[in-house]
Parts: sequence; structure tokens; C-alpha cells
Amino acid sequence: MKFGIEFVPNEPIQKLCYYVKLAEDNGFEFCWITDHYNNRNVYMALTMIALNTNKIKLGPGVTNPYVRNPAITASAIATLDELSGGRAVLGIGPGDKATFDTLGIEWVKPVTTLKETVEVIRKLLAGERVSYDGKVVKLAGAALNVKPINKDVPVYIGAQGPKMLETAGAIGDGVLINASNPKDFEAAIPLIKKGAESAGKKLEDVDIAAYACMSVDKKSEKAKQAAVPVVAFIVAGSPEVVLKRHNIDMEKVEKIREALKKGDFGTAFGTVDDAMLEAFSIYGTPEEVVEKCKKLLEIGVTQIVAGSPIGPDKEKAIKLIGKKVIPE
Ligand SMILES: C[C@H](OP(=O)(O)OC[C@@H](O)[C@@H](O)[C@@H](O)Cn1c2nc(=O)[nH]c(=O)c-2cc2ccc(O)cc21)C(=O)N[C@@H](CCC(=O)N[C@@H](CCC(=O)O)C(=O)O)C(=O)O
Repeated sequence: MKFGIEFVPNEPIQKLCYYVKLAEDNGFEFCWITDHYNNRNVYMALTMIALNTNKIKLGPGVTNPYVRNPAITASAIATLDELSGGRAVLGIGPGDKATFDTLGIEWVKPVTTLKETVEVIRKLLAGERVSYDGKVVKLAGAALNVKPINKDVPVYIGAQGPKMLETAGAIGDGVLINASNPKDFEAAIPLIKKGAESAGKKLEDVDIAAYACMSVDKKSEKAKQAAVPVVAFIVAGSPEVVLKRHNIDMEKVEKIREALKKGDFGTAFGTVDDAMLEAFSIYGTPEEVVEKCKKLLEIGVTQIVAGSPIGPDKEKAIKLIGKKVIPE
């Protein structure tokens, strides 16, 4: 079981560098930086982190094929790979509709767009001059001057929907699934397997990462309370099929959605119940978290990504996970 860590670049990058170095020193193998237009730039964050670490693999977790031309993303990843000494990974997903509505971007054929984007990025990173006349992606003789150290930069697909999961199995070296509970992986893994096999691969060729809301502390109740705000947002953004899978009280979901819209965080967070916390987070003492991680491993998850909030105290949580959760 591999362990990754996720950071949202919503605080000064120097602070993120400190946390990622601490994570590297505590046995985390992957660092994933989220990509949303309104936070600090993902590639500037990754550059600073690369210069302040020397082992941990790092990349966007996840970017999308709409806000940058594929050649720009390929150039950024090649540059990151060169300056990190071959440690770049590319996490890319379909992006989210709310963002594209805000930016006036049309969310055209997300599955097709992602497939074509990943195909041309791989060709560019392999040093090819690329002409491509796809349904969405068009290139006419594009080529990079910068060469990645690793010609096969691993590509992880951020996916949740069934078609996207199948596509991820087919085109990805890994899948990053925003989920924390075995039930979600029971549903996802057969789809990833189907996609992998349709591309002549085996399921074992795909790194299945649980991109989890994690909260670890010596005191279980403290860890639980720290997870509440993140779980409120996950509940509000979850599709009905996922909420029903976990028998979440739909009236409470509506109450949370309304409260978040109004900025009434007290009501929103106060409505989060234990069923929601069990469904959408991995929280507790290190011992409790180890048991929850074991269940994910049994179901076929191969990487656990400690996502926000990581713990009530990030620094303590990173050390606790390193010492008591990540196997020697
Ligand atoms: C497109 C969407 O895929 P989805 O995987 O469910 O999208 C939800 C999220 O995965 C997506 O918003 C991600 O970008 C969210 N996301 C992040 N999004 C961000 O913007 N930034 C991040 O940093 C980020 C991190 C992240 C990490 C893990 C993760 O799992 C997701 C993450 C969807 O609706 N899929 C459906 C329908 C697909 C579809 O549109 N099909 C159409 C079109 C087919 C075609 O495109 O050709 C059709 O069938 O006609 C499906 O998979 O079945």
C-alpha cells in the first residue's frame, strides 16, 4: 500500500513546502496538488515543492483538459520532471462544471476530451512532433523543446462517474477517486477493471488511489470534528447515486446545500451526521485509521491519499500517519 498526500494551494506555498518535506520524511510517496483557478497556481506550487524535496513523486491532483491547451500541460509536466529529477506524475480529470461555468468555458464531451488530451500529452512527452485531428483536440506539428527525464511520466485520472472510471482504467496508469469508503470502491473497481481489460491491460497495472478526506489525531473526537467541514462540502457536491449508496438522509443533504449556499456554515456543519462522516472520510486515532485503511486494501485500493484536513493539527497528523499508519 502506497501513501500519498494532497494539498490545496490555498495558503502560502512556503508553508506547503514545509508540510510536503515533512510528509516525504515520514514515508509518503506521492504529493498531489489540487488545481482550481481561484487558488495559487498549481505549477508554481509544484516547482517550489520540487526544489524543496528530493524523493517524493509530485504532480497536479488533478488538472483538467480545458483551462490549458494539452501542449501547455505537457510542457509544464516536462519542466516539472526535469527540475524534480524525474519525479513528475500527471493527475488529470474532467474538471468540474461549476468552475467552467464561472470561467465561461464550455464543458464539451469530457470523456472524449480527456482521452484525446492524454493521448497527445503522452506523444509530446515522448518527444514526438504531433499533428492530431481529434473530435475535440487539434494539433498541427506541435513539439516540445524540453525533454522530461522520465519518458513515461505516470498519468493518473481523477474520476468518479462510471464512464470516467472505465476510461481511467483504459488510459490511466492510476486512478484518483475522491472517496474514502469501501462501498465506493466496490462500485468503482469493476469499472476500472473493465476499462483496463478493454485496453489490453490487467487491473493490477492500474494504481487505484483513494483520494480520501482524512483526519488523524491521538483523540478520536478531535479528529472527527476536524473532518466535519470537509465532509459537509463533499456531501453537498455528491451525486444522488453516491448518497443513496451510503443511505444518507436526503433531507439533511438539502439542508446542508442550502446552508452552504447562504454561507451559514454553523447550520451546514451542525447537520453533518455520523453516517456522512463514515461514508465520506477516514477519521480517528492512528489505530482506528489503520483498520479503515486495511478495509480499503482488502477491497483492492493500492494507494491512500491523505486529503484535507489530514488532521486538526496538520503537522502532528503527518507525523502520526508516518509513524503509526504507513507500514514500515
Ligand atoms: C465528466 C464527469 O466525470 P466525473 O469523474 O464524474 O467528474 C467528477 C470529478 O471526477 C471531476 O469533477 C474532477 O475533475 C474533480 N476533481 C478535481 N477537479 C478539479 O477541478 N480540481 C481538482 O484539483 C480536482 C481533484 C480531484 C481529485 C480526485 C478526483 O476523483 C476528482 C478531482 C461525468 O459526469 N461523468 C459521467 C458522464 C460522462 C459523460 O459526460 N458522458 C457523455 C459524454 C461522452 C464523451 O465525452 O464523449 C456521454 O456519455 O454522452 C460518467 O463518468 O459516467
